[in-house]
Amino acid sequence: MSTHINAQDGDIASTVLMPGDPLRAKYIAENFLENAVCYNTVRNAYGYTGLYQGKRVSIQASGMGIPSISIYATELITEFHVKNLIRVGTCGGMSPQIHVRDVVIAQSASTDSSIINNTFGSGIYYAPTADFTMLMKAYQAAQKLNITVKVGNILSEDRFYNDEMDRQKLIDYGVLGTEMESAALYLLAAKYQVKALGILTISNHLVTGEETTAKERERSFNDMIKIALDTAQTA
Ligand SMILES: O=P(O)(O)O[C@H]1O[C@H](CO)[C@@H](O)[C@H]1O
Ligand SMILES: O=c1cc[nH]c(=O)[nH]1
Repeated sequence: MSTHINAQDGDIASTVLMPGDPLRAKYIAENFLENAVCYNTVRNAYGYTGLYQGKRVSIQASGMGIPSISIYATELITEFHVKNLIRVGTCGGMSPQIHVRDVVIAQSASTDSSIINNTFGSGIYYAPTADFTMLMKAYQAAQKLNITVKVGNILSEDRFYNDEMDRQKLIDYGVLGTEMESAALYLLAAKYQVKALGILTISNHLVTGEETTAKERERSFNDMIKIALDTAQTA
């Protein structure tokens, strides 16, 4: 048991999918896992462990933003011996190459968060990066499932509502979209020498104003979840 996760030693698998939304954790457990057991309800940050194609996997809600995912990722790694963390989240499209319902694999995560400076001090602009083998497996899983994915740099922002950023410059430099957690997940994975990857679904587009319907979101979320669970099979 840790401060925010009310589980016993052994309750959590070595590979954990991390959606921001607790109800997405429930949805994944109920629709994709066999024999799923809920191990955490503290703060309604649901955590489940079950079987996917015979392999044990857990789903732990991370909450929104870098402070929240940092709590859950740190406790999963340091208290529950988790070795592989796969974020499954929504993302706002920024690049014109990106459209709603696309699945994006975050190869790297730029950030405006102070976590980099707070970790390394001023003058070092550390680049939070996905685990390459996990990224490769996710890419191959997507190909096998016939799901097109885009791979590249994303932005992990501190603020959801943020009109004070030069987004066009980031787009010009190849940033595909924005979310709020992956940079911290990659930083913590590097710190503790475990593997992490962010797989994201474009839910809206910040430049074009495109939105997804609830039905469309469900279908495209399922693509992202299948890729993540397939990746978990060999993680
Ligand atoms: O859909 P999730 O995983 O919560 O991710 C995105 O959605 C939330 C904002 O609405 C932030 O957490 C952002 O990163
Ligand atoms: O952080 C996020 C996530 C989804 N869509 C956005 O616009 N921002």
